[in-house]
Amino acid sequence: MTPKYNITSNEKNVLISLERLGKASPGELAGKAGMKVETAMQAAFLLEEKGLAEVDETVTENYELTDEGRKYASEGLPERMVIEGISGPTPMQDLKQMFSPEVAGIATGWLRRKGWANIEDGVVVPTGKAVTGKDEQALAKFNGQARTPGELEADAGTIADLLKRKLAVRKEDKHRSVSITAQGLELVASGIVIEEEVAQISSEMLKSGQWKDLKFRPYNIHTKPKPVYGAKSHPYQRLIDQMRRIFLDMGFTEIKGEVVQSSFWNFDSLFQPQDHPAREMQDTFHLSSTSELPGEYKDNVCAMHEYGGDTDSTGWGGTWSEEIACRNVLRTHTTALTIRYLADNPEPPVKAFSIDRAYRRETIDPTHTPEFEQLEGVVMDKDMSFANLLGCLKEFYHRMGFEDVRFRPGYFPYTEPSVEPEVYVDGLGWVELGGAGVFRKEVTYPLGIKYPVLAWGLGVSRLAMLKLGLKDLRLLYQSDIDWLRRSEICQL
Ligand SMILES: N[C@@H](Cc1ccccc1)C(=O)O
Repeated sequence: MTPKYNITSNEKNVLISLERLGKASPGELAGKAGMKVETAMQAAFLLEEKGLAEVDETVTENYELTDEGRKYASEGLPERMVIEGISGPTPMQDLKQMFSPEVAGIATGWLRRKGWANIEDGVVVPTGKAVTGKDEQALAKFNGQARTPGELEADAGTIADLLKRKLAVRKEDKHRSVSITAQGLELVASGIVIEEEVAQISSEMLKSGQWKDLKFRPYNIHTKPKPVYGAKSHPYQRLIDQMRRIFLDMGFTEIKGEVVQSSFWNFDSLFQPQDHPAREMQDTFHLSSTSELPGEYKDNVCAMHEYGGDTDSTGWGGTWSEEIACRNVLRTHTTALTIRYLADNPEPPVKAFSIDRAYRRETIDPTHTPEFEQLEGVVMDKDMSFANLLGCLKEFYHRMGFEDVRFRPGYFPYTEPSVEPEVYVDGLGWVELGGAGVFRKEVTYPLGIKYPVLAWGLGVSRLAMLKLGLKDLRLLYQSDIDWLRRSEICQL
């Protein structure tokens, strides 16, 4: 009788081996069939799909002692060492000296919980009831090996206690076994012949004409291939590249600059007063190094801060300190880069942007990290106006896929007027995304810039969270492998 099954030679081989072995582990099966374990198991799974074999998986739960658990298994639990080491009420202070402060600390909590002692005014008073607990019995049974709950004779509560105290860890052992089914036995009994099957045709076979006599392995289009996780850009990097592309497409030049900046470029050139709260230690990473101040601008900036220079501005008043201005900081915004670029390129037109990292002393939480990216940009030209600024930002957000954009009035020491752009996101409402404005003359005049400058500094990670649907910013930097695998390869 011709078998009605379409099976490969590997499957036949495994089936025949199984018929002889009955039930076998993957290793035994592979040995008998003379195959690699993976090949034998692949065949076994195919046989299982056809109802000719069965693959069983059993999981046994095991527990193993941790280093701490092993230590206590041989020396005794801290509470046991303490209760046996004292003969009557003992002050905590003495316990810390008799044992280590660590052992004394762990022990007292457990002595009280187990009812072996009471703590009265800092004195440990034994109750006289220190019988061997189930945890101690279980600990003694490990004997350096992985054990099942049965071997430990331990109930779920005792095991949970050992896990909670980090004295033991849970392990799972998976065992597979393969057996032949009644249908499989029937097929073997009907006599199957192992024929060589060809899975891949070679040019030799074609040239010699040998292919005509060969038996080819049927192609199974129903088997699922293993997922392939192709190499791809990090989703955050992909968005950063997209933002960069948008500004390049709009005719902007990208600028790069140092992470370490003098306070002069980070704050003073931007007309931030020297006693501005943003400069405080708790907000800014200050470095112990200093930078030389640019001779051509320093006096102008000083005059502007102190009394407004030769403009009608009053400045901030007081004395401007060179010593404060030379102190280096990790740039708190990328505006330090664009202002310096403008000072070096005062001739219009200028359209420049930077997408790079900035640093602030933030407490890490789902929406704050001390390092984050900003998308900074400036446009300087003869007749630039506030309306051009709003148009430019709107265009950028539209290209990023946000239809509704609006601007709220804002405040920055270096711009007037100032705005905070917001985009509308379904389910979240209006989300604020950074700052923008037209540079004040207090900023442009000392640097010799004669034309209006539109400027903005946008939050990149916030935008990325919205685009990637994340609730926690930290995910962008943690690169969880499952998240990376699930993320799209390219923009849809
Ligand atoms: N530097 C501002 C953003 C900004 C840049 C340029 C002009 C106005 C505002 C910030 O970090 O929040």
